[in-house]
Formats: sequence, C-alpha cells, structure tokens
Amino acid sequence: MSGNLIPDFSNLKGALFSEIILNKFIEEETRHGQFDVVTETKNSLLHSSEGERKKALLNHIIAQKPDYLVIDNVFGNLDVLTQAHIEKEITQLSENTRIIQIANRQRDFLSFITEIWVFKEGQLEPFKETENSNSLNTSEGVQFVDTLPKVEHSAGEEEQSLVKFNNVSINYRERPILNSISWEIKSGEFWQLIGPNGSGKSTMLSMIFGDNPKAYGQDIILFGVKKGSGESIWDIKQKIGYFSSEMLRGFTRRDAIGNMIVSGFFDTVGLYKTPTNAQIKIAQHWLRVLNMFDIRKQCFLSLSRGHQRLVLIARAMVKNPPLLILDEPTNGLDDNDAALFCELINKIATETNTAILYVSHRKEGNLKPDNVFELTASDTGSTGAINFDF
Ligand SMILES: Nc1ncnc2c1ncn2[C@@H]1O[C@H](COP(=O)(O)OP(=O)(O)OP(=O)(O)O)[C@@H](O)[C@H]1O
Repeated sequence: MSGNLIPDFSNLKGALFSEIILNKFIEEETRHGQFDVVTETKNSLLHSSEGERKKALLNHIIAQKPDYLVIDNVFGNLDVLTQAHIEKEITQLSENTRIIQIANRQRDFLSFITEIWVFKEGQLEPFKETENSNSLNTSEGVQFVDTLPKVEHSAGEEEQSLVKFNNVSINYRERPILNSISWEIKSGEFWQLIGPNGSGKSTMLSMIFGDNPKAYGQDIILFGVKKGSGESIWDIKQKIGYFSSEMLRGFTRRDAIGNMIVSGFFDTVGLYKTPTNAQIKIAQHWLRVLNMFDIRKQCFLSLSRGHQRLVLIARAMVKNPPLLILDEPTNGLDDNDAALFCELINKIATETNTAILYVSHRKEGNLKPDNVFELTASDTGSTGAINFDF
C-alpha cells in the first residue's frame, strides 16, 4: 500500500491473525510434527474445529507481544460466543497495540475501530455509513428473473426420506462429540444446520457426504439404504450436489464459465467428455438464470468471488440432485454477494424438489430455510433439536 493512509510500521513488530497463518501452522504440524499453537482440548490443529483453532492462534499471537496486529477476516465461520471471546481479547489488546482489521461483512466490525475505509474500484475511500447503511457494497448485483429448468417428477417423490439419523452417537477417542442425534431430511425440504464451533456440524456432514468410518455401525439411512450395507460412496455422491467455500481453492484452471457448469454432469474439474444436447440445453438454461449467457466463454476465474459461487451452485445443480449440501457457503463474501447467493438458494428451494442442507451458524437476513436443526454442545456430546426461534 502506498500513500500516507496507514502509518509507517516498518520498525515495529507485527503479527497477522488470518487463515493463511493458521494454515501455515497446520502445515508445520502435519509435515514436521511441530505443535507451536496449542488448543484448549490439546487436540492437534488439524483435528480441531474453527473456533478452537482461532482461539489457540490468538493466544499464541498475544504471547508474542506484537506492536501491531492485522486481523484478516477471522470472524467468517465463528459462532457468537467464540466471536465475543475473541473480540474481548482483541479489545483488551487494542489498549496498547495498534489494530488493523480487514473485514467484508459490516456486522464483523470490531466496536473499538475508529476509522473505516472501503475498497472501491481499486481505491481506498472513507466509508460513510449513511450513504449505504446496509453493506460494503462491492457487487453490481444480479436479479434472477428466469425460472429454473423444469424437471419431471415421479409420483410419491415428495415424501421420500433422503437422510435419516436414528440415535447417532459419535466419540473421538474418549471424547463424546454427538449424543443420540435423531433427524430426518425429506425430499424438497430446506434445512439450516446450526450449532457453535466444535459442536459437530462437520462431523455430521462427513457422515452423509464423506467417508467417515465412524458412520459405520450407526443407524444412518441415506436415500433408503442403510449406511455400511455395501453401498458405494460414488452412488451416494451422485445423489448429492455439494458446495463449500473451501472448494474454490481447487479451481485454478482456466475453464470457461459455460464449461464449468456443464462439467457438473461428470463431476470433473474441467470438461473431458462431450456433453449431450440435452445437457448443453440445461447448462444454457442455468447460464440465462444467472445472467451469464453472454459471457459464457469468459474465464471462470475472471468472475468476482460472489459470481464464481453462483456458477458453482449451477454446476452442483445441473444433475438435479435430490440433495444439495452447502457448507458455510457465504464465508468470505461481502454483504451484497452473500445476499445474492442466498437469493439463489431460496429460488432453488421454491422452484425445484431438491432438498437443501445449509450448514452455518450464521443467520443470513434474506435466507428462508423451512426448518432449523440446532446442535447444543455439552460435555456428554452435542444433542440436537429443531429450533423454532432462529
Ligand atoms: N479426526 C478427529 N480426531 C479427533 N477429534 C476430532 C476429529 N474431528 C473432529 N474432532 C473434534 O470433534 C469436535 C467437533 O468438530 P466439528 O468439526 O464436527 O465441529 P463443527 O461444529 O463443524 O465446528 P466448526 O463450526 O468450528 O467448523 C471438535 O471438538 C473437534 O476438535
């Protein structure tokens, strides 16, 4: 950064509180068995939840006594209690340490921050709350006018059970994580799964979508088939569209937007097979819904982060999967792009029979799930129940 916006810190000792630093420590652990950052549960960082990792990293940073601290979007997937804990620690630190916070959601601003600047078209400008009270507003926005591709449904499909957990309990070593969870997702339903960091949301997802060996021996029925009864992971994955913000790291190739969407039929990154005419038609339909038909040959990576996510949702949906799983999907988006993303998810919920499982403790203002399933953490493992007030 040039200019005199930020004072010269070159002679001061700085620290960075960010995903990048966390990932470096995780890499150190995995490669060299070096455990510099210690979590409350004394678990390795690799096997800890986001909240546990970030608390541990902050303690590590505070112990280094930096002169200034840069905080880069650390609140993304933290629950309210962990955020409050971290905010308290940083507020205390701010009494004698300079803090620069980088954030893309307005609600993440730390209360003691006195000066706010916003990036607009590559320039930093003072942020005026009155001008745009609702967001950091960097996206131009898309209205989804066209309806989604129509799919023929067979009789009785509406009431089908897709996922059924019956008294599922999971331990990691001696530690109970899930305690007797019973839950069912049926065709066409729209669920949000919430729960504090470390309560077991990812563990539950790995029972459905992943290959977690802990799932075997439990009473879990996926698409009418008992888990562990010889079903193939491939069969299950064929029935699920999946998106997580982590996925974007995997896409570094220079694929065109249109090809990216069509490749969803083949579950490949990049297009190696020739799609049928019917497949091309469906992909084109999605391009029109996203208002991207005219730019379909443009490189996927040239899109903004928010628009890349819309394309990946279309990619997950072209197969018309019975279940769409979204794991912390708005993580890293600004307010506008998150609202746009949720608008598309609401549209899928109302216009298709795909059931949606949206996993995030965050309440998105415009997201309209039908039901919310909440994990409540305790020493005997998390219990689960429908939350009617979220
Ligand atoms: N392979 C593992 N070995 C040991 N402990 C584990 C393992 N995987 C997860 N855990 C522990 O299980 C607990 C639940 O973790 P999980 O990642 O499912 O929580 P979460 O609700 O998804 O958290 P977050 O919102 O922070 O992502 C955590 O305390 C974590 O440390």
